[in-house]
Amino acid sequence: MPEALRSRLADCRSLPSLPAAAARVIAIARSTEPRLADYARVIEQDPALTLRLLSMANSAFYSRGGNPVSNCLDAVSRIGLDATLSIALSFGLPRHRSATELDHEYLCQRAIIAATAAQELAEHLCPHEAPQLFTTALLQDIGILAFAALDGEAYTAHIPDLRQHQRLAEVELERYGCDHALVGAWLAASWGVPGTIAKGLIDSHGPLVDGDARKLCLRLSCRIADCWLAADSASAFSALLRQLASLASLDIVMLMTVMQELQHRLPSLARLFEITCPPAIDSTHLLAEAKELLFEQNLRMTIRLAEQQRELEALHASHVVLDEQHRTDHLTQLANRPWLEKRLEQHFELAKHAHQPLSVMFIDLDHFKRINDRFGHRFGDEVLIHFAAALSNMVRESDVAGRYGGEEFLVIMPNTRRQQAGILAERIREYLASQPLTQADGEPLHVTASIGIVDLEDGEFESAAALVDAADQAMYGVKHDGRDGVGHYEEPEPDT
Ligand SMILES: Nc1nc2c(ncn2[C@@H]2O[C@H](COP(=O)(O)OP(=O)(O)OP(=O)(O)O)[C@@H](O)[C@H]2O)c(=O)[nH]1
Repeated sequence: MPEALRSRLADCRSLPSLPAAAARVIAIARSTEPRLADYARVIEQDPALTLRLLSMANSAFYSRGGNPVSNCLDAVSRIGLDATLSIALSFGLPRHRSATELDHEYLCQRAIIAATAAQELAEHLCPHEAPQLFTTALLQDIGILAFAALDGEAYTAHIPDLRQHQRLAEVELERYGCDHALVGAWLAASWGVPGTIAKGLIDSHGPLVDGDARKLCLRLSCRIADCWLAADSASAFSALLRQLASLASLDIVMLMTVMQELQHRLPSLARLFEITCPPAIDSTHLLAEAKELLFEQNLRMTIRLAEQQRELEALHASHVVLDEQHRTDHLTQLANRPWLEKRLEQHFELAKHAHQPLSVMFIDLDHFKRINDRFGHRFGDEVLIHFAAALSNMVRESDVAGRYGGEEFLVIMPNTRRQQAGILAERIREYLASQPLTQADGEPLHVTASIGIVDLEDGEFESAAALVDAADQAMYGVKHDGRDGVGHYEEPEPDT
């Protein structure tokens, strides 16, 4: 708050003030362990406050068919500490039109509607805050009273109609550097009301957003009050309902329950707070609007859900494609080296742990450099593609065939012993011997391969990588012996 305004308010002698009994009630509320008996003792000394408290305790809302209470202690016990505080604080609200021509009746009606709405909303959204939100909403416009006391007609003449609450706050901000919410919090603090209530007054004006139930109850409560008291309340409510449709935490059905409860409670509350009962709203019309809105909201939700489902499916599909790309060798479409290594590690661990067979085959195409040199690299690529396709047709579903690098291929064969692996290797050789992989210069092009095989039982292998090295070693044995053949890994003879 601007310093100049703060000192003017501090010096202002005509600010709304509290009767002594109400001030003492607040002092008890601020004490560390407020007790019912302390409240009752203070209130008993003030006849007007006592009367107000007794009528509140015996109202239909609080008595709920119980025996009438006739003393302060019973009344405070029945209505609770927060409601007692609200009653005491409501004495700070002036009841009659003063010379400043501020429409106090309107302000009081607005305060009562907002307070009741805040409490009812809180019962659904944050029940333990409900009693205190009543008091906070009740006091949310005391800053207007403070401005009016400070500047009299200079304030009232410059502000718009009180019904244009948003505009009112903007004009105050331009003129004084802060709005009545802040001034109200200052005044509440100077009365000594508990800090949470004073802070709530600052929070009471602002946009309606999800996320903070307490703020939402407060901010919505004054909008409900504005609509209730608007000249054309039906269209004011329908505009508000449309605005609320975007809030996820607000259930329109719940809001309608709140409105009905408000309609029910307002006459008795108006009597208690000594104001003219606010006019009833057209709840049939409101319900019809709400139903329509609910339908639209459901429709929008269904459309949104369908969109989300589609987005999810598209995301899943692109994830599958990405995952596939991540694992696949882009030239041959077989598993790539990182994926082969990962799968081999898994099979290696599983086979070791479960004592199951596992064999690995290392295939290296022979004299591949010559093919590249003679027919070009692109032609060589084609040969690799054809070989890969043939290989993937020959292996079992449970095998993993992949391109290890250049013209080298690896086949992981779970549950396969060296002899079965050897049969597959021979089948590959026979295929290459009988089927040309492609045509070169109009002639069929035959390719041969050197194949090394290792069985997990062939040695003491510490890792999957050791198994690949062993298969590679077996393949080199074949290369060394003249290529186009199959070799099995032999554990080296121990040095003697
Ligand atoms: N076209 C093509 N060639 C590749 C690819 N990757 C590696 N090569 C070639 O494969 C050839 C491998 O040559 P070497 O390692 O000498 O082996 P090799 O000619 O098959 O001879 P041996 O293995 O001893 O039978 C090289 O010419 C590489 O350029 C590839 O993706 N496409």
